Amino acid sequence: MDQNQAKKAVAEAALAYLVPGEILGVGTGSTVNYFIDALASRKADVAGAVSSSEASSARLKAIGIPVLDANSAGPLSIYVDGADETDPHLRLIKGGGAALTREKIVAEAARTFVCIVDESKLVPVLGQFPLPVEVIPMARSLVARKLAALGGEPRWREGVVTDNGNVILDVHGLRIVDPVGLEATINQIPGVVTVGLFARRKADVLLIGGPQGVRRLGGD
Ligand SMILES: O=C[C@H](O)[C@H](O)[C@H](O)COP(=O)(O)O
Repeated sequence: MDQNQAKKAVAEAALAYLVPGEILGVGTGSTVNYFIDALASRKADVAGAVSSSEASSARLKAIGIPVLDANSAGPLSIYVDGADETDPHLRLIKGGGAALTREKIVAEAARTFVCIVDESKLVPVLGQFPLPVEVIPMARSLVARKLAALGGEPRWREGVVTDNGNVILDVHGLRIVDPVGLEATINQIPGVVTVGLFARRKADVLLIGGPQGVRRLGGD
């Protein structure tokens, strides 16, 4: 099984968590794209979706799934999304596709966060993947200095503007031994919209695709 087959396998496995007749949350990225493709076969069970990006909204609409405003949808049954990195405790780094803020909002609204990854994303300690931070443009330099003071090496993702009109700093060189603490610390820097650490609201179920098939962590 190659990496794309692993992504497809976990995406299809996530269909088991659908709650018929309820609204679900849908994330962003190449793994979720496989999930949206798979969702086409279960359209009748989906009352609608709240999406974490313009890209996923377009993909959902293309298969005929109504995309709803988060403000009118209320609590969501499940949230299905990928990750850039996960540790064995289901804490995540997300935002490689710059969708982290909306992803955090939709994850928070969901009863169950089902995270789908291929096994290359699983690490013992988070931080090998540069940590994305969404920042209000006028605060970019200030926030970069604060992130450097925390021991990271922030790099501006030039040319990228988020769906919310902000910029992204990717923080290299972190070894994140206290993800909950670091998430809170970075979120408190003025000008930070969101840090792509999902540690306080982590995944509830992690589906990992690899050569042996799909295995699950959490959800017991
Ligand atoms: O901003 C993007 C998201 O956090 C994605 O879920 C993450 O980058 C994983 O994407 P992919 O499934 O393409 O590896």
